Amino acid sequence: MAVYTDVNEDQLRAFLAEYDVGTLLSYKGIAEGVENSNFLLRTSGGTYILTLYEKRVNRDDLPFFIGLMDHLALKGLSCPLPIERRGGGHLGELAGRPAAMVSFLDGAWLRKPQVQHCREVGRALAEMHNAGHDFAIRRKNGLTVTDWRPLWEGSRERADEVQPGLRDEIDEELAALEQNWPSGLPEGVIHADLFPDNVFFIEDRLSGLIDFYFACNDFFAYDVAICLNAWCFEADGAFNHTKGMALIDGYNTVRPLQPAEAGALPLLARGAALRFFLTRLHDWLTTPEGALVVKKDPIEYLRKLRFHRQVASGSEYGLRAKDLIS
Ligand SMILES: Nc1ncnc2c1ncn2[C@@H]1O[C@H](COP(=O)(O)OP(=O)(O)OP(=O)(O)O)[C@@H](O)[C@H]1O
Ligand SMILES: N[C@@H](CCO)C(=O)O
Repeated sequence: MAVYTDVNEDQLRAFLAEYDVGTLLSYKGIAEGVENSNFLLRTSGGTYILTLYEKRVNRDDLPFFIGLMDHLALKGLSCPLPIERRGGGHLGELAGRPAAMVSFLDGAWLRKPQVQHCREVGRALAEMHNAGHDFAIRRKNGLTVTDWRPLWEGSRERADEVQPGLRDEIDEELAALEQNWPSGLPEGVIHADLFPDNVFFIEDRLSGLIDFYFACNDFFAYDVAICLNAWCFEADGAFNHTKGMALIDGYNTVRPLQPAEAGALPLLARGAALRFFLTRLHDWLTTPEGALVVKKDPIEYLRKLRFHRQVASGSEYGLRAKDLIS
């Protein structure tokens, strides 16, 4: 569920009066998502998504997130366009929370993405990387290698409750990643959470990207690694090489990966798996039983991490020899 803050009709009408979107026809809470409260609004001017930013989103980051969607949409990327207020700016306040409205995107996310969808995601990711190059605001990645240890410290003592031996395994893994994390790779604005539920398709055509609330400045190839994890494993835990190759080929058609990026992929994929393992583990251990939020399985990401640890070369992800040679 993701309606933490209720909104009544009077509050909403007063909020909408600040925008040039016509009058309210209907609104309803959206159950999907876990971070913020989202509503689907219909007005005489169109259909919109209203987001009330909840506690986990830092208010100081909102100009980056909203400015980025605006920047990318104006560059032609299919993503939500923030709606401007009559007096300028995009951010308002509703029911005591910072709030913004964005355009509604048609399409639906895929429960079982296939090879051609992975290719489309690779292409769209590279288009986003290119479109973000002249975005003026910067945001540090709050979940990069230096942030993993404090996150781990919060769960470490209870880790063996989730799986015996986990504490030692992650201690070792984290130390290895801290020591070997790459530097100097090409960087820019990345999405950092481009999972299937954040990519819409209409039939087999990608129709849009949503949820830019983890976006930040980091290595482009780290974003590719996040997508390999999120899109290219099968339900039984096996990595699908054909999907990996399609995702990378799709990416390369727009922004060819440099050999140094290709070479770093196994390590970046391990790090990306650890990052989602750690946030899921934290939520797993701290979300009260009976909360309406669906807890995501950390062990899924532990398995991915173990897979990447034994990868000897990027060719196992579908990288071709020419991508790996400098
Ligand atoms: N612009 C949009 N157009 C259409 N539907 C949208 C749009 N933005 C959000 N949604 C819908 O709202 C849901 C939640 O949005 P979103 O993923 O941004 O929320 P969140 O609380 O930030 O979630 P998450 O837990 O994924 O970070 C989406 O799954 C989608 O159904
Ligand atoms: N995509 C994240 C959830 C929040 O964005 C995960 O699957 O762990």
